[in-house]
Amino acid sequence: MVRDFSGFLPGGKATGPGGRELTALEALGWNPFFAQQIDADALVETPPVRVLAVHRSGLQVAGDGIDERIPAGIEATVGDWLLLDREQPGASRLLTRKSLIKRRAPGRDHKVQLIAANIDTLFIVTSCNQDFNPARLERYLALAFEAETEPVIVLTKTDLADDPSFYIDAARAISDRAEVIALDARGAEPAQALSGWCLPGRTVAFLGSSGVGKSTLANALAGNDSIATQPIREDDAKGRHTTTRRELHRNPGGFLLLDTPGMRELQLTDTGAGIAALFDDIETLATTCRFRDCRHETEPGCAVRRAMAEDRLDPARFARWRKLQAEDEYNSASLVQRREKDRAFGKMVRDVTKPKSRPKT
Ligand SMILES: Nc1nc2c(ncn2[C@@H]2O[C@H](COP(=O)(O)OP(=O)(O)OP(=O)(O)O)[C@@H](O)[C@H]2O)c(=O)[nH]1
Ligand SMILES: [Zn+2]
Repeated sequence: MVRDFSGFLPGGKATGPGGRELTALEALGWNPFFAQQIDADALVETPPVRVLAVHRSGLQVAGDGIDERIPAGIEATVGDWLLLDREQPGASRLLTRKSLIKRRAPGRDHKVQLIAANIDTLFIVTSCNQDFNPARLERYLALAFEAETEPVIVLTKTDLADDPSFYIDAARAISDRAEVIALDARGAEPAQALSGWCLPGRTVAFLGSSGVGKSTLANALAGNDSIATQPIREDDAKGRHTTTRRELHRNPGGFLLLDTPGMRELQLTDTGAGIAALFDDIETLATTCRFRDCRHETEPGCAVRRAMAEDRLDPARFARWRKLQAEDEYNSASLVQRREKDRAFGKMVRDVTKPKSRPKT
């Protein structure tokens, strides 16, 4: 999906609560959470800018009267806020994030990739058909909780389902911490149904499998289907033409849509806290097992097994909890191992490069 970014050009205006016009920064998502991190002097000396896209050659950033590419080097991702150091852009300060979505990179080294920062609402999209999969929804919810962003489950294609309420009930049963919205993604329904989250200055993103209707939803929210445009060609620092796309877009309604390719094929990474939040009933049960390290297998006095025997806990849900936990343990362990390997490698490099007494020849 390639989107128009003309909303960021001067002239695009949005109004906030009470009809007040948003400042240029507010229109980019600036709010008290970030403002409180800096003092007034810093605001002038190092103006805040938001990362619209990350390219190999640098970060595309925008602020009040600023729209430029700064060199790569800062560990920032789409949606991040930086305090731009004009003399040395590479030394710009990264502001504390309100939320952060990261993932384990595919491939053997399982490196952690930052996907997107400062998303206020994550729309987890699935359809009322064979795409609907409670285990996958749980995985996405755990990821949203871990990222500290607000998840909303959006069920599309209600018009194609015989009984949408089956899917709605199943989605509601997954967590009472995520709202469930069901709709036909085409037409005017999404603008109405999602308006509570798509507010001026707020950042939202869609997550879900291919074909569930993410682009259709985005277009419906934009109020037209002109969102897909040609990639932008611009000159890089060396005057070469490069094709780029911005991944944070301001919609006519004034909210920001973060749309980055990285939001696909997400694996769980260090999501222990997110899993605990999602399965807090099981985790609470587990604290009443007789043994603190109970594996809930054959141990005597296992409260989790007892709950399943007494029909208070769905065995399938228990199985999904164990599977997510195992996946998270595996991924997190491989990260620890990776860190150890990195340390060992660093030491080896130091040992090799340390000045030594030269061997006599
Ligand atoms: N009938 C019906 N069709 C829908 C609905 N939502 C999406 N579609 C159709 O499903 C197809 C896929 O929708 P997209 O919006 O492209 O899906 P996507 O999630 O963006 O897919 P990717 O870009 O591959 O990630 C399109 O033909 C849409 O018109 C819906 O609620 N009802
Ligand atoms: Zn137990």
